Amino acid sequence: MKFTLLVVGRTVEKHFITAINDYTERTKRYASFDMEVIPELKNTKSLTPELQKEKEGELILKSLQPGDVVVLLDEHGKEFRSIEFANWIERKMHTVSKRLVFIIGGPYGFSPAVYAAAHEKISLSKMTFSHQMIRLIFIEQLYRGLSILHNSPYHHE
Ligand SMILES: C[S@@+](CC[C@H](N)C(=O)[O-])C[C@H]1O[C@@H](n2cnc3c(N)ncnc32)[C@H](O)[C@@H]1O
Repeated sequence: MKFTLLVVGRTVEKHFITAINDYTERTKRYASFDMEVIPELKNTKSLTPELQKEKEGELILKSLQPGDVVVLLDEHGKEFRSIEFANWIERKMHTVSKRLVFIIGGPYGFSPAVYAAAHEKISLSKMTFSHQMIRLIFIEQLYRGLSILHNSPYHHE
């Protein structure tokens, strides 16, 4: 099984890029993982938030492949402790044969069509993070979950 993180728009800030690359490399020690970037829309100032979400949603849905299991990162999704998330990952590794695709929405979130295509929704906190910052937070949690499954001393509780 492969883990994919699908995001809308390039990561802009240098400090996020450095940290994301670091945690991506660490994660790859344990699992097949990549971050796919959907190019940001042009001229978004002329779009309403609803239209922007709809257009981003079309690009998100186009990037999906048959057999993908789709998990939205969404502040209204299911919350886990890190050990629970590790156990959830382990179950997915036994049940998903192709890609487990986590999706981070654009600045205004997801369109109704993307919600309709999702199998699950996961929240990383009740608070809202920027669509740029949540990438790093998610990859660190994925790395943490995999390191728990490998009995690595990274996680302490
Ligand atoms: C700025 S937020 C969008 C907020 C928007 N109000 C909404 O309801 O989705 C951009 C994206 O970051 C992700 N995100 C932000 N905070 C999150 C959280 N606490 N848990 C999971 N994902 C989050 C989601 O994928 C969201 O679509």
